[in-house]
Amino acid sequence: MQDKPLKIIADENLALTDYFFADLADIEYRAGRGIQASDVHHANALLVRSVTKVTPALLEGSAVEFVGSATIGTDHIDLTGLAVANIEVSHAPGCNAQAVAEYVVTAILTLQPEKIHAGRDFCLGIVGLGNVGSRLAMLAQRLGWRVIGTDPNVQLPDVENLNFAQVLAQSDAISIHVPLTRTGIHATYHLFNADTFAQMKPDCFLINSARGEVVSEQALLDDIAKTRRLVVLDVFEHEPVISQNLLDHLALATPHIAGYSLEGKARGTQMIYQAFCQHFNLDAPKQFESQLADMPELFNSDQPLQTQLLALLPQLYDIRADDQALRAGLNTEGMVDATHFDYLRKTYPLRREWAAYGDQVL
Ligand SMILES: NC(=O)c1ccc[n+]([C@@H]2O[C@H](COP(=O)([O-])OP(=O)(O)OC[C@H]3O[C@@H](n4cnc5c(N)ncnc54)[C@H](O)[C@@H]3O)[C@@H](O)[C@H]2O)c1
Ligand SMILES: O=C(O)[C@H](O)[C@H](O)COP(=O)(O)O
Repeated sequence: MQDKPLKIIADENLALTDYFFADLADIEYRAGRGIQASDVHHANALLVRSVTKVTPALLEGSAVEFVGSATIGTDHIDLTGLAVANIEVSHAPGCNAQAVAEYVVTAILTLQPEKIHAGRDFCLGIVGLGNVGSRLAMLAQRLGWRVIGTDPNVQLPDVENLNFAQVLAQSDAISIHVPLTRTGIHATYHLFNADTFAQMKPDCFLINSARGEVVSEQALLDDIAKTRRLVVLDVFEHEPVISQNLLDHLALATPHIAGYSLEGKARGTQMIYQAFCQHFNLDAPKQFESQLADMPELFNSDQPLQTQLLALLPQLYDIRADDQALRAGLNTEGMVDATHFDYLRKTYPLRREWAAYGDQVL
């Protein structure tokens, strides 16, 4: 048997880790939130998702020279500190963007199915027009909605590119797709606060599937008390802990699974596999698509997408089931704790992206 000179410590919630890495290295799995310096000491590479805080202190004195995060977000990684320590970091931009776009559309149509026929009378505002925001814009435009958006760095050709205040004032629903940043003129920490809520229409939906700390939880609760607006959260300021008070005020709440499609997770692992192979000078011939089952053709080109999507939604993604599973974990102290939150994520039945059921969707 061939020697396996490399050693990997991997978050147990990565998808297809064995498929991509088992013939390249010895792999030890850990719960991502609990990975410690003693776990990584003899490893050459660390493969994580968003729940592992990766700092120079975690890796100090270890053999780790490559960190791969199979996620879009990188706010859990001290990028500057690892660069100084000469440790390569790779992540997976865009890997689950389609899943998040589908999550947002599902949330809107679950709460207000009549919006499917609203056409341009329904105005979706997108804050952050990167990989996720642009995918969402495309899907919303296919449904005939008016799409407005704001991004200091991106202008999309088929979207009304406005400033933040205009998006706040004009939208019937706002979906947030910015990274969590704490410094700089476009910092997003508490981007949604009492002042911004006051600029939104009182009946404007809010959907946050970016990062919890982009929305001030206290300001959100104060605002809902006044406006009764519909709010959907997939991410939480105090994640993984959620208070009953917050849950009671949310129209839908899910445990940070907006990006949890099979394709999104598998694509994320593949992207860090490719970077790993490049770093260690190995061939990278594997493709995640070979591991996915064919799904029945549900969409067809004969009927308008709107009609088909509304009819198929219960089969494609039952977001209410995710909401109910989260609320079922409320404990006697009036909170959902990390154990329940992480259990739901670990056992999550990964959704298939809609294109698996017919490529008419996008
Ligand atoms: N809930 C989930 O499962 C899930 C899944 C994927 C991504 N995410 C989160 O969503 C974020 C966005 O993902 P993405 O793939 O679109 O990232 P991206 O980097 O492709 O795009 C983010 C965009 O936000 C813009 N931006 C930055 N600050 C802004 C501000 N103040 N106002 C408006 N726009 C601003 C940037 O210019 C960029 O174009 C990720 O950073 C991640 O934190 C969550
Ligand atoms: O940034 C992302 O890609 C997502 O937020 C991420 O995928 C969430 O899932 P986790 O990494 O925590 O499993």
